[in-house]
Amino acid sequence: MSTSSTTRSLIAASSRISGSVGIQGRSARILHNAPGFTSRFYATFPEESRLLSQYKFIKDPKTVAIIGCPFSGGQPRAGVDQGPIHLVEAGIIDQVSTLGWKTHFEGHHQFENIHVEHDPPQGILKRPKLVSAVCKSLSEVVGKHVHNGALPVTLGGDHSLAMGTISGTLSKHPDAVVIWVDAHADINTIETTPTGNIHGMPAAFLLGLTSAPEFAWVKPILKTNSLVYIGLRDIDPGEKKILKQNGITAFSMHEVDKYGIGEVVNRALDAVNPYRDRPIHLTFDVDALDPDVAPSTGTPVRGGLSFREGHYICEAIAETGLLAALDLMEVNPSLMAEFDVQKTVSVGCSLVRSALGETLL
Ligand SMILES: NC(=[NH2+])NCCC[C@H](N)C(=O)O
Ligand SMILES: [Mn+2]
Ligand SMILES: [Mn+2]
Repeated sequence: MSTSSTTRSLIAASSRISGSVGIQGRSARILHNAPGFTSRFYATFPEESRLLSQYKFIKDPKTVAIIGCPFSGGQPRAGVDQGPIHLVEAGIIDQVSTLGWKTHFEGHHQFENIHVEHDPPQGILKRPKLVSAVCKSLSEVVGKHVHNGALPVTLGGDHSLAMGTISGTLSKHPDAVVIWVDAHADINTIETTPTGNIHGMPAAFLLGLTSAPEFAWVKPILKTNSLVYIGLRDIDPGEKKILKQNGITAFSMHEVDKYGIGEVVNRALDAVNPYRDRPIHLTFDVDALDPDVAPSTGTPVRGGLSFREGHYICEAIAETGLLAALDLMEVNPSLMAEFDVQKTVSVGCSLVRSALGETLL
């Protein structure tokens, strides 16, 4: 069988997955990566429940709720809505189960009740009603899972969705900190945005630095000292000012080069979580990675995190035991040739596994 037909049949088989998927057999040996990529074999460890018990904010039985969010309204490029579909087709749900998590997946979020008839730009803001309605609905779903003691993993979709996910996490854990891994700061206000694309603005709404009538539901309960960035390298002039004026801690690629990723993650945690006692919401934009590692994304920027640096961040956060929610955003499978798409989807899956303890010993 040729590689591509194998891939297609795997995709066909896994696309039928829906409903809850329970803990898988303990001795499974599963090839997670798409054909053509480094083959890594994983065995689940006998002490898997001890490993998962490190996640302090997650109740037993340790459950991950996977929320597929096929949404692209926060930016202009079609295709980012297919990101979660590809991640699920690549087997992310079984992979998480294999790590010992009880895995809950009810199919992709359909935004069934969301009907936006007429959504003209409001000033510079593009599709404000749609983005707002989708994020509000997502915040309720994420909030429900966090309240139930599960760990929500939201698969985007564009990064405007972070308004929903982070609002959901904060509804249960108002003291949660946000670690934002991204090439971009996504902190433009209505005054500073050069594009009007809301995926470049979610942090500003969450911090209450900007507002619009459509987004009145977003409670500005994120504090500037509870947000830290890693990976920045493409920040608009207005965003730079906002970061400075508000004293928001940010580690750009310059600091990653200078201090190394280990030191950067330590400093990031020291900045927002010095006693290592607050829940962590990790929002990971795949464009934080170098385009060589994750090419299939809407706003790629050269000079990004290496494969290992990206994974190290996830592993180090897993190690704290404080992870309360995770987002993986901006995988856009329509932008590149199949090889690059597979590469991006595959790295997306492995970042999620790392944050869920794959390499914890
Ligand atoms: N989530 C993202 N990929 N954001 C890119 C934002 C790009 C630019 N700063 C803007 O405001 O439009
Ligand atoms: Mn980005
Ligand atoms: Mn982003």
